[in-house]
Amino acid sequence: MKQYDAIIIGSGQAGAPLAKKLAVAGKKTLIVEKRYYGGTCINDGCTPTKTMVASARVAYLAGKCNDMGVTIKGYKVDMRQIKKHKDDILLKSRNGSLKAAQETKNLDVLFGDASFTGIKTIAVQTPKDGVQQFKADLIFINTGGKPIIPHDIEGLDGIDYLTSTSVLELEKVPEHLMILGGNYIGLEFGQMFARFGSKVTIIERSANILAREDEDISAEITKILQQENITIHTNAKAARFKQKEKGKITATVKVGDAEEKIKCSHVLIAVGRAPQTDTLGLDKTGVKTDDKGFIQVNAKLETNVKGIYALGDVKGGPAFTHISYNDYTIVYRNLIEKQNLSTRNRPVPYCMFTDPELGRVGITEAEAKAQGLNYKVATLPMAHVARAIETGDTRGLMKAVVDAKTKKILGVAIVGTEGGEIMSVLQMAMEGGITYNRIRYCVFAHPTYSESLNNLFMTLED
Ligand SMILES: Cc1cc2nc3c(=O)[nH]c(=O)nc-3n(C[C@H](O)[C@H](O)[C@H](O)COP(=O)(O)OP(=O)(O)OC[C@H]3O[C@@H](n4cnc5c(N)ncnc54)[C@H](O)[C@@H]3O)c2cc1C
Ligand SMILES: NC(=O)c1ccc[n+]([C@@H]2O[C@H](COP(=O)([O-])OP(=O)(O)OC[C@H]3O[C@@H](n4cnc5c(N)ncnc54)[C@H](O)[C@@H]3O)[C@@H](O)[C@H]2O)c1
Repeated sequence: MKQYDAIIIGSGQAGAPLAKKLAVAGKKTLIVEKRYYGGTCINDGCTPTKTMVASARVAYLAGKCNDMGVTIKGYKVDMRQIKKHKDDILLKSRNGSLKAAQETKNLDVLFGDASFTGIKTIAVQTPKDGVQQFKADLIFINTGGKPIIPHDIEGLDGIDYLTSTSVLELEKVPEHLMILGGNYIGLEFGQMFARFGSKVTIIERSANILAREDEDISAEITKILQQENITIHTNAKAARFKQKEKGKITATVKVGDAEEKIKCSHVLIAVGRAPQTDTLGLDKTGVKTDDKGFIQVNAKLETNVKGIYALGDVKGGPAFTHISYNDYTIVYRNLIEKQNLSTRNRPVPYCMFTDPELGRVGITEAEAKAQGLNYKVATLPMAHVARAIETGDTRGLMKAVVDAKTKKILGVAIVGTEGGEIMSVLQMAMEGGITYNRIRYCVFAHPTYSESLNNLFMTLED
């Protein structure tokens, strides 16, 4: 059995950079990956989806450009070219990070499926060389998540449903795409395919899409998606599926008390993600999980077994690339630089890449209310933002929740073009303790979106 100083299982957004840094710091390191180097973000998540969202925006703008005084004779969506463009970009990323890892001294990259055989020992089932055994005092689990499939829906297993991974391989635009789930994945793909030319129906079981956001934010995104002819059913449940032949699916959907039959060509399942822990053999090492299989960790990301850490989506909580990456920096700096960092109180910004985007950080108005805080809310429609008017897209709104007494910003939601960037400006203010009454009179360049933060906070009375 070969011994390493550190073993990393999974080459996600924490595992891949951690492996390199540990090796450079002099630790003999092994990283094991069962599929593609770089994990979900590069291969099935952020990179491919944001590349395709960009193609969809070009189609949207092509359809609208006459209003702006530019006439084009007509345009066509070429799904094969969109897929190729996306594949070229993700392959560059995947191959680049793999090459960098393979060229790192002290770091071995092994492709295969890893599972525990004892407390600090693993077996890797490799495609060519059978099973190999390894041990290390330090083990880092970064195995990420996979789409949840609700097998309890009658007939679902009998149809050719799509997941967020397989939908990326389509070479033809679906005629009618039904999507189960109205959160980030469902909404980003829903708008994307509507812009490529699909009829899109979204089925969300909660009372609103984006159920964790304030109702006015959810309502704004609903309005924007409906303007693009997307049908949204909330309080809705798919009860049954039947497929006559490929591309001819009938869904029976319960909307409130009524039952409706909807014919569609494709079904995308976007109802959440489950941790990849079921085949890890965690019982052999004693690492504890919660009832959904997420690995339990402390604020330093260590499991109940000393020396075994879990990073990224597999530990539950906010599932974003930047959180997984931040997990790596915490673990690395604690172990190698002997710092005392934790995940406690770190900000969790995020951005949903519909167009316009939703940029979010901090608490919502509903959370401020539930916590009994003394708060005020500032809102500004994008229709009052000079930059938005000039660029011809006034969809959305800016919203900030502030502490009435300290004047600190508690939370932000920006629905608008560059919503993620505007949110990041306010995130920096939150991190630096800059109060809203200062931002109200800050000099920002004209005409930027951020300039309108003056007006956003002018709406508050002191
Ligand atoms: C469609 C989609 C779009 C997204 N868009 C965004 C976005 O815009 N912004 C954002 O911040 N986040 C986005 N996310 C979420 C983001 O991709 C994840 O939060 C991020 O990739 C973090 O993943 P991770 O580091 O936990 O592990 P992952 O990146 O999931 O990597 C885990 C790796 O472990 C490997 N593995 C698993 N089990 C084993 C095993 N037993 N042996 C060996 N290897 C194993 C897997 O093959 C995988 O490569 C998106 C996700 C999806 C699905
Ligand atoms: N821009 C981004 O940062 C981005 C983009 C895509 C994905 N992600 C990450 O990927 C993860 C998964 O995203 P997701 O949207 O699949 O999951 P999610 O858990 O965020 O949302 C799932 C949605 O499906 C609904 N739902 C559950 N069961 C249902 C059913 N049977 N029928 C209809 N609706 C049902 C839920 O109410 C919820 O609204 C998220 O945690 C997110 O962090 C992030």
